[in-house]
Amino acid sequence: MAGQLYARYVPPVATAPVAKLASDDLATQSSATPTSIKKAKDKRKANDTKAKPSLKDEGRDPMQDEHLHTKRKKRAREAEDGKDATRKRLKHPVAEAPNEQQDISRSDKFKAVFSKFERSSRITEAVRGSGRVEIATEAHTSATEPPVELLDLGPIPQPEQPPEVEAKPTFSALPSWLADPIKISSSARTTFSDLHLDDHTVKHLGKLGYDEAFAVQAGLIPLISPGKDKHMGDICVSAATGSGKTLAYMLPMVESLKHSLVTKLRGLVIVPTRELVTQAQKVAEDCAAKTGLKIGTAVGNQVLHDEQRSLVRKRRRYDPDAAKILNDKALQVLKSGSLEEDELLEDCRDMLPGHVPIYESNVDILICTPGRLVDHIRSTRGFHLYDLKWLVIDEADRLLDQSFQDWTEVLMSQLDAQKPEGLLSAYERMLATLDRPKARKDLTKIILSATMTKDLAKLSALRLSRPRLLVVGEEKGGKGGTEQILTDNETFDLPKTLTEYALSVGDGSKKPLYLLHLLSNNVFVDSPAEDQAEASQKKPTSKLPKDSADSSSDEDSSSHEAEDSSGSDSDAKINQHTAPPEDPIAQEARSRPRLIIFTNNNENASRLAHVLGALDSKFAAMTGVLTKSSTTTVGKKVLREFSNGKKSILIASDRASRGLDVPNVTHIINYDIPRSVVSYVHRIGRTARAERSGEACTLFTRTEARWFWHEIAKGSQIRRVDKRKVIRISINLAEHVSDEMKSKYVAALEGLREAVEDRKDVPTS
Ligand SMILES: Nc1ncnc2c1ncn2[C@@H]1O[C@H](COP(=O)(O)OP(=O)(O)OP(=O)(O)O)[C@@H](O)[C@H]1O
Repeated sequence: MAGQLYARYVPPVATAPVAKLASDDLATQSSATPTSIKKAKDKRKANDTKAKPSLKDEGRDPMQDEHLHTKRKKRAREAEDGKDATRKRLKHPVAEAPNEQQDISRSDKFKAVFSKFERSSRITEAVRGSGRVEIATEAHTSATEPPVELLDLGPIPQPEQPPEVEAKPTFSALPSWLADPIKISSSARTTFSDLHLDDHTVKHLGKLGYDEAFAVQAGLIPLISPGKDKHMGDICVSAATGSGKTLAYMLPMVESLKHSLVTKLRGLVIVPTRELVTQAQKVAEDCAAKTGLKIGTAVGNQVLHDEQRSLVRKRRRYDPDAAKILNDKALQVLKSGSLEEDELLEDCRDMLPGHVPIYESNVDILICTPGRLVDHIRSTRGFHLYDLKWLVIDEADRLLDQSFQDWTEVLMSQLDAQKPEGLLSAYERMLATLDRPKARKDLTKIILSATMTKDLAKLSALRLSRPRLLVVGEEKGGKGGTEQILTDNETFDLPKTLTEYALSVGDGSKKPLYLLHLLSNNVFVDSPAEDQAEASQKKPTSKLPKDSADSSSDEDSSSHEAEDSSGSDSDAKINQHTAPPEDPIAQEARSRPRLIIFTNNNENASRLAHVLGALDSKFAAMTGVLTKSSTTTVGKKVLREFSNGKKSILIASDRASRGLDVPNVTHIINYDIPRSVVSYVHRIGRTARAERSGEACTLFTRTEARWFWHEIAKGSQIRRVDKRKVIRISINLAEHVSDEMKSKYVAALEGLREAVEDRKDVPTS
């Protein structure tokens, strides 16, 4: 029965030929005559007889054969019935028509389904083959195509997705002043006289060795000095380490204040560490020489009372009315026994009758750490910021990360406070009587860093007014271009005179030996000082091993974070411009290679110094250690010796990574990999300052390699001049380290272990 063939689901590929066969069969049978049918029957009989094997021949069970025979007969009968049915249908076509139409429509349906399969198969083939998808037309999918073999169920082939176009936002998430900064090329130079500084100042700068203005000075000074380019608002500055930011803000501040007749606190500079207070003080004194301006400092190491007296002086004024009010108040306090108003009693204690105390600032410019500033705001009688004209926050990103004592909040509310009537000048009193909206305070805020943050949440704490951002950086595509590569992300420029190296130290277990090899063969190329006198006769040279260098990268995994904070005293900066004349030996000592080795914590610094000294006693004599745990006196001494060349090596924690300006530091070695990109930028920024050349080498272990190459060497956060690469160097320890040195190393480690276990003090300098 042909109809039954379509009554159940049969996969299209299989059914198509069957359907064709069935219709062929129909065609054949429609032209058959009774005679031909009989002939066919006879033929089949003959075949059956022929096919029937002789029982004798085969020797099989007659019962089984009989059963087989019956089965064949039954099948033949069934076939005959089928043909009869076909014949009947042919005789009565109308009666059978609905069934037949149904069959034909089903056949069409299967053909359609089949053609769909064929199409999708061709698309799959096309996607797999050329990757291109060609959609065939209906006509093309006709029966001319060979039948497609259907496979198991699998994922339906999908057309290849068009490549995603990298969307570049047409807007910036930053406010316009951050997204569209004032740009200046780091190679820009100008004379100080072109910056409209007076002749006396220009001459004075010349004497200090500042012949022309660096880019940041050329960019910032006009923006904050009187003149047509002055910006009436606050300024943020982003410029590389060692680019001269300190002079850039100090000079205009001193220039604007030097004509003041009365000493008032008008300039406030906030920096994160005591070392930087000392450095900035030096620059301020250089600039303010012979101007009569008084520079003061406030850092945590002094006795607060002494510092208070140095900042504010107390005087008497005859004013009977005011004296009566003050005395009445003091009496109330005495009666109530309250100690909160103790200062009021203090005020009256040494006053003559009819007199009141008045407080005056002893300084025009104060340079301080934020913690100490808060101390003075809260507890120094007569200390106020009502007259402030300049607020400078250097290393701003670091300071804004520190929230101790709520220093920004305390400072800002002090700046916003209204000046008490008693402190108003005659002019201010007159203005106060006028019914006018309050004029903006004449205060300029200058916020600076080599790693300036664009974090609005942090910057908003400074309540900037009409701010602009000044960026000093490399030009896009080298010199001549004007547009800088700026993104919404924070990106930092490195000094263009810096060369960077990276040294793989395997698993790190032999790091001291790698360091020793670097020091002996690449930094102190001639043998390191046997003693300082002998070394002073030699002319040192220093270059990292460019012969063994290549700039390939190497990657594995790892990452770290955050810098440690610091704070201690030291007269860090030895300003080359104002240093007294030196004897030749001291001069030579200064010209020797000088390097800072950075570790990630105090312990590593102390231990490294111990091992290095044990490996080679010559290095013990040349090395100083500066960590957070160094006392103020030790820190001062170490920095002084390092600055004047008595010590050539300074092993330091990140305490020394920010702002430290020791001239002629020739090398930086990151013995421990820095914990962040920002930390790396500041550490290596201790060399290659003020356009002098410098080299920095980072030691990385296998696990640190990936982070180093991804984030530091090739990361998008750091911009290098002319896309300069970090040069990879390698040292084959097996070749270079003698057996004697190896056993020394084992002994040094053993000595260190014993020292640590016995809780002996590991020598620190
Ligand atoms: N115009 C100039 N000519 C020559 N030397 C200069 C000039 N301006 C600054 N310098 C010198 O450049 C050095 C670095 O200056 P400074 O300490 O201000 O850098 P900085 O930008 O604040 O660096 P950092 O971000 O690391 O604190 C100092 O030794 C300073 O004396």
